[in-house]
Amino acid sequence: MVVSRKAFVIWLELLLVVGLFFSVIRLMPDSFFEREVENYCEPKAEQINALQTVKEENKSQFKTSGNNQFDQYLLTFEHCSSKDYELIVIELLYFKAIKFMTPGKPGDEKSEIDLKVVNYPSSRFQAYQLDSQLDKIVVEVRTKVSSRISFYLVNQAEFIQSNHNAVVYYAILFSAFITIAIFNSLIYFRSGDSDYAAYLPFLFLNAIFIFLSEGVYRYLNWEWFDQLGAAVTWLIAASSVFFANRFIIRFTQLDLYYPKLTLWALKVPARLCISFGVIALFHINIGLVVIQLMSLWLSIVTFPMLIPLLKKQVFSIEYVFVAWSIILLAIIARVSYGLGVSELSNLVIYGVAVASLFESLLLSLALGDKLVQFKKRETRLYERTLTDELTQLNNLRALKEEGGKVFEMSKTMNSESALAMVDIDHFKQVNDNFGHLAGDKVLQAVSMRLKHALREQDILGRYGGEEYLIIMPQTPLKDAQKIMARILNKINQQEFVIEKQLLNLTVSIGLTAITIDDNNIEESISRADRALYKAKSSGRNQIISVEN
Ligand SMILES: Nc1nc2c(ncn2[C@@H]2O[C@H](COP(=O)(O)OP(=O)(O)OP(=O)(O)O)[C@@H](O)[C@H]2O)c(=O)[nH]1
Repeated sequence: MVVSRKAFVIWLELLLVVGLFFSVIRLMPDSFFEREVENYCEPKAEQINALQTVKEENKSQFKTSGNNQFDQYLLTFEHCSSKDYELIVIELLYFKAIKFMTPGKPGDEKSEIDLKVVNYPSSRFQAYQLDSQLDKIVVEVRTKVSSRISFYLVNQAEFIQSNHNAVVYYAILFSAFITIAIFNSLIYFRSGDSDYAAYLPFLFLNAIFIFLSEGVYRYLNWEWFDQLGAAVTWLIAASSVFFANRFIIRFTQLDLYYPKLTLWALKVPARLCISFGVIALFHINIGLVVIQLMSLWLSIVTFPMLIPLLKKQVFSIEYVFVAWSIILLAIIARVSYGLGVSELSNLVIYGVAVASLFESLLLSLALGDKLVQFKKRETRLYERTLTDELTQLNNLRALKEEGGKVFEMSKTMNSESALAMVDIDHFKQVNDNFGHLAGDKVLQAVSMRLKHALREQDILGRYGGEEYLIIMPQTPLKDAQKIMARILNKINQQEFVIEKQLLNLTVSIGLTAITIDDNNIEESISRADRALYKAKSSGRNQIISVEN
């Protein structure tokens, strides 16, 4: 199978970014509980229902029922007798409500115990001060989404240390987010580019969503954010998904390639997603299910739609493709954990936040790359407006521009510059005898010879027809005369080979100085033109030079 260079580069980029993504995920501190905290004890745990019949025994991990149902777990600490364990930590990704109760005999009314929450700002762990008198406890948990739950007894000091590691992680993560946001905002304000206008709402909403959903605000002691509640977080999540989708469609012009599919598979679900974000403010359960389903749908469906575009070489699409792959990976990991298909891992815990950062970075790269490509195209177009198509020399517009600059420079520096008009003698005969195409080739061949006879700083251009203009900055007329003599020889001493035929050509040259008495470059040009006319009328193949 032959792999094209472009495909190879895309796969290489994908491999590199995925590799980098997993390296960052592996490096994360305070992640998989067992790895970070060395001294811990897993209590004996049993899942019990309201009637207190044992359902599952002696497991360290359970799956919550979700749907706001109450799950109860009986924990026994007898074998964790060490005094080192001051905290009970419950690891659960989607928290809702937790209660502690005394275990009673079957049929007894359980009484609630008030365990003090340790102000441990994580959305993944909840830590409580343990009463040393207790050796058994019932934990009641209510979650919206079915998810893994584990219990540990730990040493407080060690636990707090792992908390500090998490602070470092969030500080780095959000510094990166803020840098990307400022950088892209600045580019937008300077360029006014509509792609950036579509990208920025997603960038900001996504960062705010991570800030809220990961509980980052707790590290800043902004506890009042808690009062915003899950509903606002989900509205922001829905808006972020909506704007991400809108940006991708605009940037990749998906609707140009698949108008109907884009409308029904992407635009409608995205609108549904943001509408249910608003509904979530009133009915969180309904909102939450639809938002999650729609965001999963959008991430999955966008993916195969992008692949054919990669082949069509749409602008910077590979960065979008790689960004999407990473975010899809993280979403699948989180959802599969939530559904109980996979174990809790760094990928589940950090995947979405780190992937969001990678996504923001890659999309910024995609936007920057598109700008650079537009800039290159613009430069190419601009250069074309200044170039003569046949000879690839400066055209009349470029000559006037460059001539104007030399004229100004000569005036300011009070220095001498020179200007010459070169015209091929009896060029009409070339056309008449050999044809117009041969005439074109002669014009190209003469251009080459003129170019080689001139110095680096001289400006050569086609003034029109078979007439060339040469501007020689900072060159006294005497030196210019020598250069023109060289040109005359270069043309008339060596034959031209045009379509296998030998051709003798001569040129006439009108030369003048660009003087401070001139009002503009046009005056110098018309003086050179008059000198050229004189050279023609005095027999051609010669240089006529006029001072002013
Ligand atoms: N092949 C070709 N011919 C061109 C081009 N531009 C102008 N010409 C021809 O150049 C010729 C210029 O002819 P004239 O102005 O009579 O000048 P000449 O024959 O060179 O005679 P003198 O300048 O008096 O020596 C005309 O026949 C134009 O058609 C071009 O781009 N390609």
